[in-house]
Amino acid sequence: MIIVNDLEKHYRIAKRDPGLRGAIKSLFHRKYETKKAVKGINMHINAGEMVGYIGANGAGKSTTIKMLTGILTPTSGEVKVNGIVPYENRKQNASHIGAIFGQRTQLFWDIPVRESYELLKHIYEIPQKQYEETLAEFVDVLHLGPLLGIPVRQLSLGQKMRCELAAAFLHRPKVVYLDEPTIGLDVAVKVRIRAFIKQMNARYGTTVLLTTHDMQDIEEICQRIIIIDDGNVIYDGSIQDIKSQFGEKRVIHFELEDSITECVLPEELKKVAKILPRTDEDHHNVSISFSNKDISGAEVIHSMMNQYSVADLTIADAKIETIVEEIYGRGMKGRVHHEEIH
Ligand SMILES: Nc1ncnc2c1ncn2[C@@H]1O[C@H](COP(=O)(O)OP(=O)(O)OP(=O)(O)O)[C@@H](O)[C@H]1O
Repeated sequence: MIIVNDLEKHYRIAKRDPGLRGAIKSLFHRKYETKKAVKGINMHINAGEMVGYIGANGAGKSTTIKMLTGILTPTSGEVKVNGIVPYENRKQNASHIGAIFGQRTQLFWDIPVRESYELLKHIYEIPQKQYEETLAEFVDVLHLGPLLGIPVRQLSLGQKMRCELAAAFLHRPKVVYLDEPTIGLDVAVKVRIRAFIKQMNARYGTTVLLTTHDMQDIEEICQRIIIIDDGNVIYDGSIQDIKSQFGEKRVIHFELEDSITECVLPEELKKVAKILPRTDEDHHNVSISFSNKDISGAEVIHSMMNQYSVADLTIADAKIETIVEEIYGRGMKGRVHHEEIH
């Protein structure tokens, strides 16, 4: 369904020296530099797959998706979606894809939601009967009933996103690109949105490429993840694989008797464990991640109890967040090749 081979995108950025002199100089002698946003990506996604496309900010995710939707022309390489080269056949490509791009809306700001859908029905030439059935289904799953008569500008973020999702899936596209569909939403809305995406995939076999920084989205929706860093794919595999490979990772959460602002690892743990970013304000909690290959949980607990007064502790398997954080970390320090991870 989606075929990407050796895909590259370089942006040409105008460069100017600082200050007024620089501004004037740049009027006459424009200097450019090249930013390689995507550096040779390969991915093959089958019809009906739901794939998480993840990476740190600036890794090149949006640039890739813009090439898949036909908004951007690649610098080099091959892209095909459902047999079509998107940037050469933008209109044809648009008829079988749906997309949500972060905060941008595809609905019409000033008119009631229902009328936006009517317009989309005409744009995509959706048969009346199919339109009515699909809309009734979406109203039910996404609880859109009370929203249909309201102009988009009056909707809350969560209400707007539910309406956007319905718009993206209304013409029963073969592929849907979702860029941060749950960002800033409360848990109940996230749950509803995830359920809707899964239902669309199950019922219509929609292929989904999901970009998100919310690992819970990934865990609940996707069977496979592709991780990119600095324009390169650094991991492509199933969630199961990544979990079993990094499965020896463990995390122990310690609750300390005292409030410790600067928590440091005992000397013997420094090389084999690390303190995860701390979030509690009163500094009573610290979580330590380590691998069973390097040290046992019992040893970690023993060392920590020697150094700190521990009130309580819980042992957990590493969450996908921790694993991905680890892979990003490696990717940033140097290229991590498939072979190293697989
Ligand atoms: N139009 C543009 N002109 C020049 N450089 C750009 C342009 N768009 C993106 N870039 C650069 O290309 C790189 C990749 O950006 P991209 O938006 O694809 O990343 P991303 O993975 O989607 O990030 P985020 O998670 O923040 O959305 C970044 O360094 C960015 O600054």
